[in-house]
Amino acid sequence: MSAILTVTDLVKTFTLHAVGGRTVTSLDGVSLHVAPGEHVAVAGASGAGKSSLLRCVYRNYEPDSGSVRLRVPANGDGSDEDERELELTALPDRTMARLRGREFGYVSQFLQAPPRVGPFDLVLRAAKRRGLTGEDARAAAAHALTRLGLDEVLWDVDCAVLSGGERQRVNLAAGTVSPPRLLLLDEPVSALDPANREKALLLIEDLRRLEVAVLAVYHDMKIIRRLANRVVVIQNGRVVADDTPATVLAQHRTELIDHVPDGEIASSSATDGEIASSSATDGEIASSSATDEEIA
Ligand SMILES: Nc1ncnc2c1ncn2[C@@H]1O[C@H](COP(=O)(O)OP(=O)(O)OP(=O)(O)O)[C@@H](O)[C@H]1O
Repeated sequence: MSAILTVTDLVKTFTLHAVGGRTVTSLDGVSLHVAPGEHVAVAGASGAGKSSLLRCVYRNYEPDSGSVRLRVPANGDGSDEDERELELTALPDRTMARLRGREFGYVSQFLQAPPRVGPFDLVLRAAKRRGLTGEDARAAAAHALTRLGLDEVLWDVDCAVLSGGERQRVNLAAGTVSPPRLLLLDEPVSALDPANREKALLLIEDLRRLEVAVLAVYHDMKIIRRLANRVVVIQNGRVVADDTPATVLAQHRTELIDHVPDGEIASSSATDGEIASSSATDGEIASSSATDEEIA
């Protein structure tokens, strides 16, 4: 099946004015593609460029050069015969905002909710942007939150008071409610306890059955092996592998496992370990990204 997302030669650099104008290259010619129903994991050391890749695709970051093409229905009727490809880097902001709500979603590591909006409302708004209306939208929002185990007493509280794990579940519920054709997930289960993590993983696993294309950053090799059909390894902003999990783990074990905190390397199977995570700060995201809500 042809790709729904095609990224070609993506380059992104940052100029750090606070440190004498030093330049950091976060993406150095990244190319990849994701087809409907595929789950492509992005792996690599901290600072390799994984989140930058997702943010450039979603256009939270503007790439210096390269191309990001998304296949969308020509008339919004979802029929495969009638599709066209859009170059996202060249789209007007308004068109991009519409696409973000409807055709593809981004679940970042951090919940971005407008002030005084509760989880239910937030997920309901996401459902409506994806085309659901009335009772259907309400039922979908309730189902998404229930499935991720968010206690109903929290559905109307201000999102600002939620714990990290609760926020992550609300974020995931909003991203996956009436799922779009392409989902970008940035460490979507990193803050969850084992029971809630399992609920979230089952939900993410289900996306494949729905033919959703997923491009997701994970630090946990167990999760990658469970969910992904392909792994793209990024090193210093470059793709150094793009293959099945088994092949990538066999060939790139050293780079990936080098980042496992000592205690997490299983003595029998090092590939099961987690790669150490160093997350971007809220500040980085807040400064560079708009929520769907803000741009819709
Ligand atoms: N807004 C920004 N301003 C300056 N530098 C940035 C910015 N965003 C990313 N970078 C730099 O780009 C490089 C890649 O960062 P990125 O967040 O993409 O890495 P990552 O692979 O996702 O890391 P992690 O696994 O720790 O989340 C890093 O050196 C980072 O400091």
